[in-house]
Amino acid sequence: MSIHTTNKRMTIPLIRSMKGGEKIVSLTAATKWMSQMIDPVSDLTIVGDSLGMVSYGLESTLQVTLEMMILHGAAVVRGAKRACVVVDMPFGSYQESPRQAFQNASRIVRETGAQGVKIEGGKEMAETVGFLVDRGIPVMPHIGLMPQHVHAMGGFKAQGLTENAGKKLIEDAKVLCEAGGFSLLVEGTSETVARQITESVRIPTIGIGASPCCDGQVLVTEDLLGLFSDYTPKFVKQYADLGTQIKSALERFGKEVQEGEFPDLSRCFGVSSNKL
Ligand SMILES: Nc1nc(=O)c2c([nH]1)NC[C@@H]1CN(c3ccc(C(=O)N[C@@H](CCC(=O)O)C(=O)O)cc3)CN21
Ligand SMILES: CC(C)C(=O)C(=O)O
Ligand SMILES: [Mg+2]
Repeated sequence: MSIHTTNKRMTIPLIRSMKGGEKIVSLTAATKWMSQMIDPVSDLTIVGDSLGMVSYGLESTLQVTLEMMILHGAAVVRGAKRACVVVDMPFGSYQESPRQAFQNASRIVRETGAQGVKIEGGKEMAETVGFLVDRGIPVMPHIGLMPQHVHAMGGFKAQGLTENAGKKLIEDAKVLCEAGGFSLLVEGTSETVARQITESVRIPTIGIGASPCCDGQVLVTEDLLGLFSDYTPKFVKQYADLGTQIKSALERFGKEVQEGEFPDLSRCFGVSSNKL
């Protein structure tokens, strides 16, 4: 009942060892329920700060707090038996200094039980990555389209598309790998840049809108299930239309309540069995 060759519990070193081998399957989750649903398929479950937009209806990921990430992170860890779980550090919780990042990252791993954290940023975050990794916290750097830079980018726009910007991204990837990142999340860039990044680092790259050249792929789970439709990034493929199924089930419930068909006797207390 598994798409994987091993049912072994995924660890950070195991994810790292998948570089250039079997593709890494990664999905996001924000609740115990979703974490359980994706667990047989997901090697790496990411508690993404996109939950602020998907589950809370926020305008961007900037308003997501550390407390939100800890509560959702703990819920997702409770639902994960096989997947390795990493939690996004929210905006403002790590950019100030390596010490600030360690204080908040240590709360995340202690209070959720997750195995690592993910932070957005290029080589300016390399010192922070090294600081956390040296103190026992595995870090996944996130480069390219960084949603926490939405204002600087003027929207959620693909990155690294000019020759200079592409070179800078590849340089960022190398420096973050040298700093000790266990895997690199690459979002919203061209196939050329994604391929060069993947070829120039010794850690697996996980792509989202970053071509098939990466060592693994991630999507926001609600996007691929058709459970979220406020906006759809170009890179999303919808594998199911669960939103439509949910609406029709709820409509039937509503109609049956109005018509007095629900609940029937079998769902009522104090009814003698010979009446059923
Ligand atoms: N549900 C969800 N899925 C995601 O993938 C996601 C989030 N939320 N929230 C955080 C960020 C935001 N993301 C996004 C959101 C929109 C586009 C998008 O529509 N991009 C357009 C181009 C927009 C422009 O050029 O102005 C595209 O065509 O892909 C891309 C990434 C990715 N992340
Ligand atoms: C790219 C994905 C995994 C992410 O950062 C998020 O969902 O917040
Ligand atoms: Mg994120």
